[in-house]
Amino acid sequence: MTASFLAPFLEHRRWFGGKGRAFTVTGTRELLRLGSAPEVVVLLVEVTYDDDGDRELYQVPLALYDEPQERLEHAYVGHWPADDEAGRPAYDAPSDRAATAHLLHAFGERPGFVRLPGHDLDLDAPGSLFSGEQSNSSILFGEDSVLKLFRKVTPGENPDITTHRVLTEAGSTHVAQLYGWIEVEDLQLGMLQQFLRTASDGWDLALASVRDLFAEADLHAEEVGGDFASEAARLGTALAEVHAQLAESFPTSSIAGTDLATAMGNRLTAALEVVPELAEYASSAQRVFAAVAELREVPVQRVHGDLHLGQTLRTVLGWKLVDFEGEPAKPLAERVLPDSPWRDVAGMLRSFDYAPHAVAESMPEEDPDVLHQRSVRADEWARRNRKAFLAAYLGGQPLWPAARALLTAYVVDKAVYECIYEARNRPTWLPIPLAGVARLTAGSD
Ligand SMILES: Nc1ncnc2c1ncn2[C@@H]1O[C@H](COP(=O)(O)OP(=O)(O)O)[C@@H](O)[C@H]1O
Ligand SMILES: O=P(O)(O)O[C@H]1O[C@H](CO)[C@@H](O[C@H]2O[C@H](CO)[C@@H](O)[C@H](O)[C@H]2O)[C@H](O)[C@H]1O
Repeated sequence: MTASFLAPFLEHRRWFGGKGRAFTVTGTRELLRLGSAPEVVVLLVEVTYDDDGDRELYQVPLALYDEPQERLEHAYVGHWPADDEAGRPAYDAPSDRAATAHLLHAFGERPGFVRLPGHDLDLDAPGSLFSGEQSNSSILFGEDSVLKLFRKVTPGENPDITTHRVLTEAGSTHVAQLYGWIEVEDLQLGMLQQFLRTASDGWDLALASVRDLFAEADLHAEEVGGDFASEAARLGTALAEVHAQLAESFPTSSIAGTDLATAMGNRLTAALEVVPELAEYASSAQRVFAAVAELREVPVQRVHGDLHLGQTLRTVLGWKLVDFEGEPAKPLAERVLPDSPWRDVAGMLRSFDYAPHAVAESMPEEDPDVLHQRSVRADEWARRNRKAFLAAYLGGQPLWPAARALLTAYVVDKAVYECIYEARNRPTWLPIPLAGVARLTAGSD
C-alpha cells in the first residue's frame, strides 16, 4: 500500500537522506500498532531513487485519531490507511505527547521493547520532541529518559545501540547510560537512554569560547576567561578512555595500509566530482595518502566514526560522547566495520578548526585589519585546542611516526568529506573545509 502524501512529507524532513534527489515511495508496511486514542501506527516506508534505483527504508510513526486535531495541525501528515475511505487523520507521532506516551508505556509490557536492568524507568514522564536539526527524532521524557527513533533504518545491528550497550555494561562514564531499545523483526527502530540533564553541547561551548577571544582583540587564547584548552584536554582523555574500552569489548584486527590509502584516494576522486575546487590540492592530498600505503598493518577496532564537537556534551560529571551511528551517508554495513581510532581523533581536530572559522563566518567585517587580526586569533585558537586535545589523548606520549602519517591522512580525508557535506548542505560554509584542505596539504597545519 503506498500513499501520495508520504513523498512530500519525507522530502521536507531534515532526517530524510534523499533531499534534492528524485525518488518514488515504492512500498509501505505497518510494523507496529500501539494503544488507542490515538492509535500509534509505525510504518516502514520504502523509497527508490529514480537515478540509480537505490532503495532506502524510513521509519514513519503516525498518531491516528478519529477526528482532526486542531492542536496538532502543524504535525498533520495525511489520512491513513490511504486507500481506504475509513482512513483516519494521521499526525507525526513524535510531535504528539499522547502518542509518545504509548511508546514509553510499551517499554513496560510489550515484546520488542527491550529494557536493560539497573534503571527504574519513569513510565509516566511526559514526552516532548527535541527541537533542532537532527538526523533522527529524539523524544525527551520528563527529566528521566530520551527515546531516539531512528528514521533511516537498515536491517541488522544499529551501532548506536550496540556501542552504547557495551559501554553502559562496562560502566563507562563517557556515555549516557543505555536503558533499552525497540526491535521489530530484524529492524532496530529506537534507543532509550539516560537524559543528561546538565549537558551543554560541546560545539556551543567552543563557539562561546571563540566569541570571547574575538571580543578581546589584544589578548591571546590562553589569556581570555573563556579559554577552552582545559576542556579540550578533558575531551582528549575521555576519547582515549572510550577507545580503550571499545578495543577491549569489540573484536580488533588490522587492515593493510595500501587498502586504507586506496580507499582514501577513491573518496578524494569521488569528491572531485562534487567539489571541483578540490582539484588544486588533489596531488598533495594523494601524497599524504601515499604515506599510509607504506604502513604494512593498521590496527582497527570499533570507533565512533563521525566524531565532532557537536557529538560531545559537557555535564557536571564530565564529557559524554553521543551518536555512535557513524557517518550518516555511509551504508550501515560499512559503518559497523572496525576502523582506526585516528579517524575519531581526526574528526575532533577538524572540529577545532571549524569552530573559530564558523564564528568568523557569522561576523561580517570589511576592515582588513580586523579581518587579519581575527584570522590570526582563529588559527591560534584552533592550534591551541588541537594541541591540548591531542596531548591529553596521547596521555603524554609523543606521536610516533606511523601514527603521525595515519592521523594526517585521516584529517585530510575528513576535510575532503566535509567539503562534500558542506557543498550539499551548507554551501556558504564550503570555504571552511576547503581552506582546511589547502593548509593541510601545504603542510602548514
Ligand atoms: N542522552 C542525552 N541527554 C541529553 N541530550 C542529548 C542526549 N543524547 C543526545 N542529546 C542531544 O540531542 C542531540 C541529538 O542527538 P544525536 O544522538 O546526535 O541525534 P541524531 O542522530 O538525531 O543527530 C545532541 O546533539 C545532543 O545535544
Ligand atoms: O552530526 P551528524 O552526524 O549529522 O554529522 C554531519 O553533520 C555535521 C554538522 O552538523 C558535520 O560536521 C561538520 O560541521 C560541524 C559544525 O557544524 C563541525 O564541528 C564538524 O567538525 C564538521 O565535520 C559532520 O561532518 C556530518 O557528518
